[in-house]
Amino acid sequence: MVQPQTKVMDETAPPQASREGAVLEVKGLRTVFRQRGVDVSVVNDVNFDIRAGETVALVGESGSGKSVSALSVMRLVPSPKGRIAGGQVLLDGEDLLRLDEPAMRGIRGKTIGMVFQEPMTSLNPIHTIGRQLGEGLRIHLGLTGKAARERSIELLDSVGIPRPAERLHAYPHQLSGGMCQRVMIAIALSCEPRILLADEPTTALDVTTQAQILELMDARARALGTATLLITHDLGIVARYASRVNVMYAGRIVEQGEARQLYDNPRHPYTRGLLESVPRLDRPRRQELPAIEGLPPSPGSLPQGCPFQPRCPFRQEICGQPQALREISPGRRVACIRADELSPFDGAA
Ligand SMILES: Nc1ncnc2c1ncn2[C@@H]1O[C@H](COP(=O)(O)OP(=O)(O)OP(=O)(O)O)[C@@H](O)[C@H]1O
Repeated sequence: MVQPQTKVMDETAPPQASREGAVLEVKGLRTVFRQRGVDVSVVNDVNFDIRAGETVALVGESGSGKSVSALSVMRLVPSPKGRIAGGQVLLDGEDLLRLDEPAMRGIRGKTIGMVFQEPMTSLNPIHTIGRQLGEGLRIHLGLTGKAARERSIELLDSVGIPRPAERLHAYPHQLSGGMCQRVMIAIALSCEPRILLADEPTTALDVTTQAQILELMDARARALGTATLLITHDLGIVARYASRVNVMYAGRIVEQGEARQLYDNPRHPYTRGLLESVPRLDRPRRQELPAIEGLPPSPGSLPQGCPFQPRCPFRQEICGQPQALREISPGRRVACIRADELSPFDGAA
């Protein structure tokens, strides 16, 4: 069970203005876990933002820090082992890292909605769907009785659940995985949040249901003007739903930009490797799928300089020095010294 982190960040830090139009702005986020008596950064100097109604993706291999970034936004990093060690999480310009725990409880589920990978485990098996939907409506909107019931029916209807009035009495095990994820989306969006955090929302579902759920989530979030952070390792999903992409590697963002540009012309060798390893119908059948050699480093023993350099086919001596994320064109940032030298890419998604 994830325990909320209660530590309030540095009280003396001055508030900073939010980027224009951004609902969520994450700046210089650093989150650490204590391992054998030492703080190890698993999210390191992460910066990204999301505008109203926009979907922004966080992609990368397992262990790259995607989920911990989302937990940090919600201030749900498991404490005391983990803690947010620096940065800002600005929601409409207000830094969530400076709020106390009661204030955060008022934000989670109301201003920030969440959808996770496993709908069956995210829903409470011993309570009806109606009770679980009604809880947020009561706590955050003060709705009870008939008003809560009517709103719950509307919400279930809005996520395409047939016979919504009957479903209020159902328990999670009486619904399919896809239906449970629809309920989770209804709960997550019940208070019309400013932000939706969707962490691998369809990984546990079959492909047809995945598409339906993603279409639904996208349509509902757009209709409400909710800013969505979509965490996934599925680059096909990213291409379809995200307008901007952040590629994470070993706790850092190594490339960010508009989805189309990034797919057409990846400038970081890691992004390129990820895109090349996506199966494509136009490749000859017998041709081996290119894979990125080696394994990602563990956060406790990162290589010197660029963390990708031991696996990088474009590595040079200079890559042993730290590589900052630098802007190569408006909105496009890459943490690679050789970003301008990579030859044109022949597309992937
Ligand atoms: N509770 C924890 N205690 C210690 N280390 C943790 C904990 N949770 C995550 N980590 C470490 O933080 C790093 C980032 O993990 P995270 O779950 O964010 O990765 P991810 O990119 O979301 O991967 P996945 O796609 O597998 O979910 C990993 O090295 C992981 O081992």
